[in-house]
Amino acid sequence: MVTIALAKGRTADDVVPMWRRAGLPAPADLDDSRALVFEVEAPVHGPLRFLLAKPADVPTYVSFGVADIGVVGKDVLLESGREVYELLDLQAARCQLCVAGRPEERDRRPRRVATKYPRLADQYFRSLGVAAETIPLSGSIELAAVIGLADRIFDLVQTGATLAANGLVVFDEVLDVSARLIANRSSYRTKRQAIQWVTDQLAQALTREAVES
Ligand SMILES: Nc1ncnc2c1ncn2[C@@H]1O[C@H](COP(=O)(O)OP(=O)(O)OP(=O)(O)O)[C@@H](O)[C@H]1O
Ligand SMILES: O=P(O)(O)OC[C@H]1O[C@H](OP(=O)(O)OP(=O)(O)O)[C@H](O)[C@@H]1O
Repeated sequence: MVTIALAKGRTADDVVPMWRRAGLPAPADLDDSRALVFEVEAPVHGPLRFLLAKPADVPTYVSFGVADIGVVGKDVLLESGREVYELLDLQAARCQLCVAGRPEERDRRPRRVATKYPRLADQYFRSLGVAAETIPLSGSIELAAVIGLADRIFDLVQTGATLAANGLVVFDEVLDVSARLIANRSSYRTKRQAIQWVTDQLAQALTREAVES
């Protein structure tokens, strides 16, 4: 049995169709059930068990080994600091981690940074030699810049629509984000064949789709 921790929401929405296109078995009711644990039979490799987890918890499930593999955004993976193997860039659920703010703040020194990624924001501003205070928030990060809680936000941008709707602009692009396939270090040894099969199927699907497009 291989257990997969899958980040609910945008990541699962993008990766589950890809998983199916790769010929990997996925539960039929994964998309429209309130259940959090699902099991399907896989040929040769035995059952696959899916755990639907909050994105920030996926690296935790995988690093503790209650899930053998996981699918989660690179943003969440880096912020977690968890020691897991990163097996594959799934090139799905893509966006960018950016520094943004009100246009008039662009040339002023950063003092307060609102973010869901306090660890990455600290690292980033320290690397620039800037001693800014990080203000952790849970969501709607743009609000902090609009209302003046912070002079910078450190957040994800995809279409740019949320920034534009709130009169904010990108100051710096910090990281290209996409969903990653990760593995628990010891599962990678003990369940090598099954994990390699999943990785290969996904990698082949990515190559096929890149050629077709
Ligand atoms: N426009 C986007 N906004 C936010 N996340 C995105 C976007 N595009 C892709 N992603 C990816 O999806 C993940 C977040 O998914 P989603 O927005 O469904 O969860 P969330 O609601 O932020 O999670 P939580 O419930 O833990 O706050 C991010 O970690 C990132 O890797
Ligand atoms: O560039 P865009 O396409 O507008 O996407 C970016 C927005 O989407 C995310 O927020 P989300 O919808 O997850 O809400 P939240 O901030 O409340 O978590 C992200 O934090 C930005 O606010």
